[in-house]
Amino acid sequence: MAVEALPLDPRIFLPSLILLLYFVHCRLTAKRWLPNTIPWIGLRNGFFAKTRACMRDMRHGKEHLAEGYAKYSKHDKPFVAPTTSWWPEVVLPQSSIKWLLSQPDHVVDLHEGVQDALQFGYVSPHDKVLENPFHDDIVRRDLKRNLGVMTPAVFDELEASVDELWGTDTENWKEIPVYDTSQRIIARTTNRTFVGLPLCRDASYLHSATKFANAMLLQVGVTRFLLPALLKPLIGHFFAIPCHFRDWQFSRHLAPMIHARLRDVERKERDPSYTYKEPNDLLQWIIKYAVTKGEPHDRKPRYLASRICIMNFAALHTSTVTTTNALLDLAAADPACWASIREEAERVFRDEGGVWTGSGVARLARADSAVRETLRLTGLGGRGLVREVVAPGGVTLPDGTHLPLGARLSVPSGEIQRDPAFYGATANEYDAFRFSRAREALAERGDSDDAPTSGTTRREDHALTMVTTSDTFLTFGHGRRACPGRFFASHEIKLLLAYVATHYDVQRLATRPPNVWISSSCIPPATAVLSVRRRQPKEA
Ligand code: HEM
Repeated sequence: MAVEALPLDPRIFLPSLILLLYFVHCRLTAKRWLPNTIPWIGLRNGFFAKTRACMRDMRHGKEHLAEGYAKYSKHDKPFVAPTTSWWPEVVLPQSSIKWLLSQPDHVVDLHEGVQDALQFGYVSPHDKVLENPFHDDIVRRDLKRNLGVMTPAVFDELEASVDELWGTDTENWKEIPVYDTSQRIIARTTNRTFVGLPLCRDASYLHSATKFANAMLLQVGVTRFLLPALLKPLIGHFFAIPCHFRDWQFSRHLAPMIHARLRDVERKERDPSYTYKEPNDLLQWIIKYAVTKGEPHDRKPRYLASRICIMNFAALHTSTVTTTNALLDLAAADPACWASIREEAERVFRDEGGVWTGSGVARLARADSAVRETLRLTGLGGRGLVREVVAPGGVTLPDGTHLPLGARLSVPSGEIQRDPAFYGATANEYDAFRFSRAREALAERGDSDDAPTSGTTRREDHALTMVTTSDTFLTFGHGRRACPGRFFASHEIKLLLAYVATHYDVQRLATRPPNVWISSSCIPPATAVLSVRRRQPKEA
């Protein structure tokens, strides 16, 4: 028999040996083998059934979750979902959310999950900065507290960027790429509150911020989803080169501002009588914290820039996707929806004396409801509350199943948010004012947003706003780790809708261009366009 036909042929033998060693390595180093008692979804008969299910998840992630939800979650049982990261996830039923959120961070952690999900280990110095993410608390506390003060600046930036990108021609319709223009508007407006004028309008700075976010998503795609674990330490850094490059560009733009501000803050720290014109933005709050409460290395300009870069990453993609989805949903809905948002925006603007204020934005119940409905129906994807078991001894689920250290947990947020059991017979339909009808009814009863209300009605009303998370509304997460930037995101996107409604006509879309599902991520169509035309200014 010819020797070439035997598997000892080096062309077959070597790849087989590498594959074998790889599987042995995975077996030996795995810290997250899940108990066989939890059923898998998406399995088909044959060899490597679980590996093939993970590969199929790229195209069938949504169906996998729908199947698991119907078969197991609805019966209060967990299931294992294959994922494209080759790291199967235990998807808990809705009834276990309370249990999941009650676990302390040293048992079940969000950051471990995020660190891995974003492969931050390959994008230094962000991994160091994330060891003490004090910027999260600054967003949670200072950004939220300053929303009212910052409203005129946010509006100014929205107005300037929408006018520039959507045009001001009142005669002719203009086709605008929704995703692209939303990304630019969000990047400018968000950075107005992060670093202020004039940097928030610097095209090159914004380019590096958005390109960093895109490079991160690409890096995650390759390193997390395609590279086998054994090869990650060897070539993971190679695929992170575009992120390093964008990050370097980003830091270079910020460096002069950081140096100047550091000098002022440090001098003020040494000499309280020193006075200077202090900016009021995220960068300033971060520098002040680093100087007054941080470790010496927190003052490094490179680290300070890294925190702003990470915040851009957290804010830009999420808010752009939400804005794009909200605009497409409204454009495909009954035009009466735009008219209704317009009527409310004009009324509130008039009542507030012709300027946008924090309390005015808080009264935009219809815009708020339309965005909440988009977040409910489309969100960012199918899974939420992604956590990792970090307790060395693992954790025991409410049904008694024990999960090892390193196991990944989540909940089927997309399915929960489209379940008629929680949202009625129209759960799968877009209903822009699903949440504001009740709010407006409360207001009509006399319990308006701006008037003091009884405890009960205030709570009822609050339960229906965009930022209120619950165990049936999970797009911002839920519990103590819920997105700290959601108050800002809500403010920004509502104001944008109010501005668009009052200043533009948007041609109705015959059908809503469908989003694309990649694994469990739901991505709006990048090429969708809207036809818009500036409205004639109203007679004074
Ligand atoms: C519509 C826009 C947004 C959506 C849908 C969104 C969604 C989320 C989600 C799902 C989480 C994880 C929560 C959990 O698993 O419990 C999160 C975390 C986070 N988000 Fe957002 N986000 C948005 C906008 C923003 C903005 C504008 C900022 C910053 C200004 C921001 C900053 C953060 C930060 C810092 C975390 C990590 C919190 C922690 O580690 O405790 N997000 N966001």
